[in-house]
Order: sequence, then C-alpha cells, then structure tokens
Amino acid sequence: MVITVDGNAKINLTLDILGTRPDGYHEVAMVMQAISLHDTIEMEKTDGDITLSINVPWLRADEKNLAWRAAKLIKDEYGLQGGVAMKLVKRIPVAAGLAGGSTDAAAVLRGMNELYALNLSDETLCELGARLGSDIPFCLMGGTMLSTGRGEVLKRLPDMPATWVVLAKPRISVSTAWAYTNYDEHGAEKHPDNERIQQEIARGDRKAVAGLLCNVLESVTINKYDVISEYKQMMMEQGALASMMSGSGPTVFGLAESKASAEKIAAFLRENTDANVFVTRTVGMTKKS
Ligand SMILES: C[C@](O)(CO)[C@H](O)COP(=O)(O)OP(=O)(O)OC[C@H]1O[C@@H](n2ccc(N)nc2=O)[C@H](O)[C@@H]1O
Ligand SMILES: Nc1ncnc2c1ncn2[C@@H]1O[C@H](COP(=O)(O)OP(=O)(O)OP(=O)(O)O)[C@@H](O)[C@H]1O
Repeated sequence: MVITVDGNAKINLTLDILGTRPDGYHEVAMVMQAISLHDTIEMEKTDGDITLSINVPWLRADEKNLAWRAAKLIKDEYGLQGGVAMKLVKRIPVAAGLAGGSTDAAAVLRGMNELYALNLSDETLCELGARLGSDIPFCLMGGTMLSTGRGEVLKRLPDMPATWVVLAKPRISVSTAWAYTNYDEHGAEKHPDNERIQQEIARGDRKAVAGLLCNVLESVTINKYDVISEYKQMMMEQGALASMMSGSGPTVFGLAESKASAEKIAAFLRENTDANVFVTRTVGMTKKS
C-alpha cells in the first residue's frame, strides 16, 4: 500500500518571548496560522529499512532529516518490525521560518499512524512530535492556534478569516537558534498584544488582525539583513494589508485583501527582487482539538 501525505507550512501572526526556561529554550506565546504551501510525502511499508529520497539533492536525506527521524521514532516507540520507504517532494523553502522540516515530521507521524494502523490519538502524536521539535505539534493540528510553552502547548482558536498570503523568501538562510540567541542580546521594543489579536480573530476582522501582527524576532533579524525591511516596504507599497517576517525568518509574508492583490504584490516582487515568491492562502482547521 502506498499512501500520500501533505504537510502545510505555517506563518506566525505573532511571536512573543516571555523569558528563558531551565531547559535552555524560550517561553513563547504566539499565534500560528497554517497556509496552503505544502510538501508532499509518498510512503510505502518496507520489511524493516527506513529510506528517504528528496526532490532537492542538496538537502540531506539521511538519519538527520526530520522526516526520517519521525519514522524512526514511531518504529522504535511501537517496536515495529517493518520500516518505510519515503519520497519527499519539497516545495516549502528550507530554513525559512515556515516550519518546513517540522511539517515533514508531522506528516510522517500521521502517515506512519495510518500505514501501521496504530490508532494513535492527536494527543499522543503531539507528544511524540514535541520530542523532535517545538513547532511539530502545531504542524500536526493546523488551523489557527495560540502556542505557548516552548511552542508545543496549543490552544485552538477560531479560524482566521480566509486570507491570501504572499511569501517572499530572500536568498539567505537564518538559523532558529541564532535568532533566539540574538534576541537574548538585543531584546525588542515592541511586543504583540496576543489578547487583542485573539479577539479580532474571533470577530473575523481581517483588517484588525492585520494591524496586530508583531514578531519580536523580526527586529533582531532585520538588524542583520536589510533585505527583510526592503521586502516589507515593497509589499506595503503594492497594497498589502500588513507585512511581517515569519518565525525566525528570513521569509517575509504579506496579507492581501484579494487574490488579485496578492498576485499584484507577487508579480512586483518577482520583477524587482531575486526572492523566491509564492502566492498562498490560509488554511482552516482540519480537526477539532
Ligand atoms: C521560531 C519558531 O519557528 C516560531 O514558530 C519556533 O519557535 C521554532 O520551532 P522549531 O524550529 O521547532 O524549534 P526547535 O527545533 O524545537 O528548536 C531549535 C532551536 O531554537 C531555539 N528555541 C526554539 C523554540 C523555543 N521555544 N525556544 C528556543 O530557544 C533553541 O535554541 C533550539 O535549539
Ligand atoms: N525535512 C526537512 N526539510 C527541511 N529541512 C530539514 C528537514 N529535515 C531536517 N532539516 C534541517 O532543518 C533545518 C531547518 O529547516 P526548516 O526548513 O525546518 O527551518 P524553518 O522553516 O526555519 O523552521 P522553523 O520555522 O520551525 O524554525 C535546516 O537546516 C535543514 O537542514
């Protein structure tokens, strides 16, 4: 049996850091949103081996890859004799602040659950996912969520009003650990109002939500890479409702009023920058939690 699983990318509508934790991670409070840009993984049972091939040759397809590690975790945890052969089609840019690796891990956890009929609950899958990465529980659940703890504690929010989203990934990569360490040195002047944005999401007011985007890691990364503020400015000049860096960056996203507006913003960025540009949209909840 061959199954195909998709994993959606995410953007952060807000990202606040509340402090550091004894385990070295940061206590966060962030509103996360799934978007339609996705990777696809084809999975087939094997007698025992775990194998992975990827459509991009430069991304390692070995035991370091999060997709591979997710399969191994399930195999070990549930004492499976069999393994899995995986073919990963990557569309989500790597090290971009879009949770690309986490998304693949989440898709493989769901895929292994299905292939081996393990009947694992969402709660168990999220607990397993959190062992591999803080963003993975969100990637398993999707929709719009408030994430706290180190990112793995989720509260389901009503879906954000369906919105077109333009992504511009500059030709640089940013390490998540680097962004958090730099935040510790520099801090941020502006912090998100997570209460307010939750109210506006519940009211379904897209413009008000757009006005409340805030990411404390943005100022840190902007300090080093001017290109982020340049892309933000271009998106605003082309009519975006709001524009911000996602996660630890460097991808800049813009919320657009309509598909036509998103396409106009994207066309301008493709013409005038060397960014990798995508037109995508928010994806509502796939499962209730
Ligand atoms: C930036 C975000 O993408 C925002 O959604 C996430 O906070 C990062 O989530 P992630 O990539 O799943 O992160 P992990 O793989 O768990 O951690 C990578 C590194 O980021 C830092 N890290 C991550 C999450 C967190 N709450 N505090 C941290 O300090 C740590 O240095 C850690 O070693
Ligand atoms: N399946 C995978 N896809 C992409 N990157 C992977 C994968 N497995 C491991 N990695 C490694 O993870 C690192 C981070 O890549 P990823 O695309 O997940 O970053 P990100 O989008 O910034 O994540 P986040 O938003 O969760 O911080 C890369 O340096 C890459 O080598």
